[in-house]
Amino acid sequence: MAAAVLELKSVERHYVQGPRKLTILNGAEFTLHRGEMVALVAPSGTGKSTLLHTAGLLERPDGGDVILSGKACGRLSDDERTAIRRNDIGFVYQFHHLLPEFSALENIMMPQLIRGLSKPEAAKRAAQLLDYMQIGKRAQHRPSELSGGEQQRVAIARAVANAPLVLLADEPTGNLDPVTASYVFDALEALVRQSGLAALIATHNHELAGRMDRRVTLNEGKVVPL
Ligand SMILES: Nc1ncnc2c1ncn2[C@@H]1O[C@H](COP(=O)(O)OP(=O)(O)OP(=O)(O)O)[C@@H](O)[C@H]1O
Repeated sequence: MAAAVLELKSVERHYVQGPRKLTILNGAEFTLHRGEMVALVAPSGTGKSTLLHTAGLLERPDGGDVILSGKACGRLSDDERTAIRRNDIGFVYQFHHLLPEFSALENIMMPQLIRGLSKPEAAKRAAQLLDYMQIGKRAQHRPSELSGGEQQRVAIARAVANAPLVLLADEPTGNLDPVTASYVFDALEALVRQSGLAALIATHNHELAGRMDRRVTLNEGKVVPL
């Protein structure tokens, strides 16, 4: 079995909504191994985004911990989690969240520049990723000049620009028609397989979920096989 890159250990997550306390994650346990693609398929409102945000160190668990490559990270300070997130975690959302005033190439360069790479190094890797995603010709276009599928390809390239350990995606094709969704997923899958990344991908699309290595769902705050 490949090494564990992401582990959730007894993760608790609660929200207070007015007088009510909602328990969203209730002792959630989950392990993602190197090279693995796992689909997270669960009804709306059951906590998929909460799980991804906690796993991705955007939110702090109220109990338990998140372990990245053997290091306990979930309970670290905001600054420490941000630093780890920058290097080790890539995120893709349903809507691309690209910076509108920058080109596709510049959007992919951005996380690398924040990390401290030089402009030529960042541009070289960004161009390679755009080629890999088969949109090399769109490098100089701004997000508003790209189709929905192209925007998501750029968002995926940006998420992996710093060669993270883990790719987390929240409905990455949820805003696309089925044919475009399938093509974008092809590109995402090829990238994950080729790089040996580990990916946890929330999706309502059962066809795409069927192409991943395994499927999990959420049941009463716990991660269970589907
Ligand atoms: N910051 C918050 N404060 C209070 N409640 C929240 C907060 N974030 C999420 N919730 C609640 O937690 C529950 C789970 O939300 P979450 O977004 O994780 O679900 P989801 O499965 O991703 O849903 P969807 O598929 O619709 O995106 C929902 O009932 C939501 O209202």
